[in-house]
Amino acid sequence: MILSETSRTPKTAPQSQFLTILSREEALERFEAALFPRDLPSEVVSLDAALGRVLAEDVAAPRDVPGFDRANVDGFAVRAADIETAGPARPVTLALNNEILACGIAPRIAVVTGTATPISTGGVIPRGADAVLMVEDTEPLDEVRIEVRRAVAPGRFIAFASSDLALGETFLRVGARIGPPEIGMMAACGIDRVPVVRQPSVAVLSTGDELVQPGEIAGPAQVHDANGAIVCATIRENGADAKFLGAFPDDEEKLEAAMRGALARHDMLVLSGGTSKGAGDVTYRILDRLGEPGIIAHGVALKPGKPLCLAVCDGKPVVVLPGFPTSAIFTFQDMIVPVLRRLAGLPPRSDASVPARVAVQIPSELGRAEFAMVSLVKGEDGLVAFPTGKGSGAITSFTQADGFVRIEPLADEWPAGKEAEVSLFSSNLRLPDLVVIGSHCTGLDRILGLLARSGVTARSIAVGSLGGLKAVKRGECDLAPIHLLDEKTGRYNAPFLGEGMELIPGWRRMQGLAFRIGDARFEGTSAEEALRRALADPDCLMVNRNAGSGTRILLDKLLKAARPSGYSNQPRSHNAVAVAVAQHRADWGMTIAPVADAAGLGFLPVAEEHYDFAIQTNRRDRPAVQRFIETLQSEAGRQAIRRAGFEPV
Ligand SMILES: Nc1nc2c(c(=O)[nH]1)N[C@H]1C(S)=C(S)[C@@H](COP(=O)(O)OP(=O)(O)OC[C@H]3O[C@@H](n4cnc5c(N)ncnc54)[C@H](O)[C@@H]3O)O[C@H]1N2
Ligand code: MOO
Repeated sequence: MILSETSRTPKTAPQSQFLTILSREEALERFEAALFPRDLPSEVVSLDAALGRVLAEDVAAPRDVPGFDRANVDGFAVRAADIETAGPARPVTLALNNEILACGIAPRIAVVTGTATPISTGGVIPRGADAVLMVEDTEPLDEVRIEVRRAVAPGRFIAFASSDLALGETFLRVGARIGPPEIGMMAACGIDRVPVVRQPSVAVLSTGDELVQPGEIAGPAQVHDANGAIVCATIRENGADAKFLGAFPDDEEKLEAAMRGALARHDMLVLSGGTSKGAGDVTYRILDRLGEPGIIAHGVALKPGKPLCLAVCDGKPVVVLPGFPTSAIFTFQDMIVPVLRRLAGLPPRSDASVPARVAVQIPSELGRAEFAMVSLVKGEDGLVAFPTGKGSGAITSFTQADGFVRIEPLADEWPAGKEAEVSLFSSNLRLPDLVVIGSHCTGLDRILGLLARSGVTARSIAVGSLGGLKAVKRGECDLAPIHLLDEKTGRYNAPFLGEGMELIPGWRRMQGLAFRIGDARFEGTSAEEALRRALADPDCLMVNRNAGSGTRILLDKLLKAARPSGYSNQPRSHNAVAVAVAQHRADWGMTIAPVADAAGLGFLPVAEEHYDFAIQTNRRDRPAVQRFIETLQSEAGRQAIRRAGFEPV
């Protein structure tokens, strides 16, 4: 949370420590013990409103289905014995009874020996008949007689009363989630009122002075509230009703009033933010005043999710999720969803897992069970898992993951290449058609967007050019976008290809110096002159790039031995450079033209960089790769790249 002038806390303010750090299992056990067993309240809803709800009672058929013996084909109701001897050479003649049994007609005339009654599919079998003869197996002789050229077995083409559902038969059990099939069964036996578990009503609120809602403009130092939306969506997906109350500033009095109001009106309360030991973290202090027994766990040996706080206030669960979005949603899925599902009467979600080799080493904190989010791709011999982790503060760590690998508290890493059991977030894992691993570029997004419209799904994992090359070599991806300058030859990309690899030409990106428009040191001059002036001015602060990036290689070439102020500030992307300059945290940096443009910065061109795709030749014929190349080279593809600010080759 941010500290405003008025809320700035003196350095000496006491910061309370976590009460006791519990293991994940113990925290969950205590939480569940305080909540269960309990009776789940129920209500009756109309069949129309029952979709997705959970049955509160068994449902038995109030009548037989079908309610009468029914014809399964169009034809004639007959006595099988009458036509026992019928065959193509020895037809049997039957007299037609004077009624036609269309659907919905109750029969009046019995079928006696030697007769037949015309009947439609779904018609009621008349007294005396014991089989139905298909119309195709008969010939009309005249208006009142038919000739039969085929025998039928007794019972043929009859659906007997109650063969589908018998009166009194329990056909749905308590706890079943009502989907279209369940609705169909109830409708078929005439039920229109359904006893269901009352959906728990869960109030959700976010805390933090810095939060604004999606749709609102985030000012400097403000962030959009991601937790509120994702928590509400997850609640709704798990059988409960979510009511979002908004984001609250860290004001103890207002927050307490909101929490009390929420607990009076709802069955459960979920907050996020303000649970670790920052001076502004007030939520958990309020919790102990809200009802018995109060806080049950505050601090769990779990990563992400250490500051999770679980409480029960007069029978109602209250959860304070960590503020970091990936921590919030992961702990919610892992520890709160099981409880929520029990409250909603739903069975636990079925946990699916798959074995996969972990591509790169994942460092882990000792002492906490660590859940590393991974995304899965198909390797040469089985699935390969790539960590998506950009830290708990990043929402994409979670949202781009297919599942997670658990690293035990006593391990300080998951070694590269080691096989893991990946717990999946969804039971139907859908692997992408095309996997792209390497350096990211907004031009690539455009091409993948065009591909998606033509039905090819792609996954792009940003690990930098060198990481991409390694992934291509290991057969973990189809394409590696790279932009690497070979200093010896002055050539881009080709010198870095290994055995059996080739390059698909991509586009050119103009690298240059970005500065704030109006800065006289840079405005209206060349890149060389601007650089000279920047180096001559001790107050001129630069922003660098991470070692190994193509941009850094260029910068180091330009700077030679110079190490200007700001050199050690080394963010990992073009955008981070532009943002640092735009927000006055630096005065200049090197980035690509469209990024400088989008940030409203001035730009002095330095060099054109080649952005190409490394590929193993033996993957070139894969249909998805072919489609990628076609799209890249198509007129639409070239236009899209130009629109993104790049020059196709
Ligand atoms: N000195 C220590 N600092 C921290 C510790 C620690 O043990 N010692 N724990 C870290 C861990 S682990 C986590 S997780 C975070 C969680 O902190 P809080 O739960 O108190 O969350 P905040 O401080 O309110 O916010 C953290 C971060 O998340 C952003 N945030 C908050 N709410 C939302 C939201 N609804 N949507 C999007 N983003 C949100 C907030 O702006 C902050 O950037 O604490 C570490 N610190
Ligand atoms: O628990 Mo925090 O969630 O490690 O990032």
